Amino acid sequence: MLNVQNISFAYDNENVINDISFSMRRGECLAILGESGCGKSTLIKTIYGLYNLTDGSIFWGEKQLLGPNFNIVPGEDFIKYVAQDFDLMPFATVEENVGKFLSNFYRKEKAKRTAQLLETIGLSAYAKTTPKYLSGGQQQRIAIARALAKDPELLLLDEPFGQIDNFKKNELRRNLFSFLKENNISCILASHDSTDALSYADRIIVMKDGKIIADDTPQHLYNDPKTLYIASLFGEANVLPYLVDDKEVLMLVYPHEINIDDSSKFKMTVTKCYFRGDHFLVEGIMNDRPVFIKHSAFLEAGNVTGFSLAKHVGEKRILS
Ligand SMILES: Nc1ncnc2c1ncn2[C@@H]1O[C@H](COP(=O)(O)OP(=O)(O)OP(=O)(O)O)[C@@H](O)[C@H]1O
Repeated sequence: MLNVQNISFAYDNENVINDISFSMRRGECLAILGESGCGKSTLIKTIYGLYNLTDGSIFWGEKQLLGPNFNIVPGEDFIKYVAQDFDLMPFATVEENVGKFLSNFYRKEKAKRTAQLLETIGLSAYAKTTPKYLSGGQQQRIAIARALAKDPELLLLDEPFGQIDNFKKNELRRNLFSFLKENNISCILASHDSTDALSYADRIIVMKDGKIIADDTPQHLYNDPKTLYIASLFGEANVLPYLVDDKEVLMLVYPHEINIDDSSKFKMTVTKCYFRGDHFLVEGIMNDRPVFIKHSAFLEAGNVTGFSLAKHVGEKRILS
């Protein structure tokens, strides 16, 4: 139903979307995963028609979806777009936004506090930038309900659950995605949260630097991630040496696929141990290489322990 054909887009000179193609069926739910700044929001906005493509074309069935050069009001009636919504002052800088509620009476304290807050959120380098040039991060439940009111054929969601607490988020996700399936509404969801993608998407597209680097079902992508970048979208992942036919190779493994095993010749020094409710995540180091292991018991930092890979980790996890 949706056909995205070799599209590219640049805000300035450099392509943020770089020759992307994919298609999706009516009623399908597609998740877009990738690190911050890889172009997820921009891709969603180009599909909605907010930008003019520098190359390529987008079709919904027979209908071509066009940018603002062709539509005075961007978007189509049958597509709804729920954007990241910040409620920031668009023409003030990031630091002015952050400092808005701090008193001007204590200027030094205000500057120090603002700098500290920017540091905490990792935006010190953007202190003098205005928010309209930064990527987004907030969604509202009301906006989702409003978008669904007129039964769209395609729903575009950009980080829809970012601001919603866990209890509400789980319930909202279950309700929303069953509503979409029941009503045969196609959905493209840009998300940082791999739970959204693994649990609710029919397919996952992985983006990096404006390109699609993987397009597969959640199960395939999780079980056969190909690169550390892809595996890391699902949590901590390890690249570890392993012996295959007496030859040392590098394997890509998840923390639950490694066992503490003192008889193993592979040893690591424990550096930290995090309580994760039903397990501990043990962090260690082996020849400057970080190792993460899911384990049932707490291990003291400084301990040297052996580990081995679970038997089911197959050769397809060997990195070339
Ligand atoms: N309006 C804009 N003008 C100029 N550059 C922009 C604009 N919006 C985004 N960018 C840049 O384009 C790139 C892709 O941004 P985009 O928001 O699409 O990423 P994202 O993957 O959705 O990020 P996040 O996950 O943090 O929301 C980033 O380098 C960003 O700084």
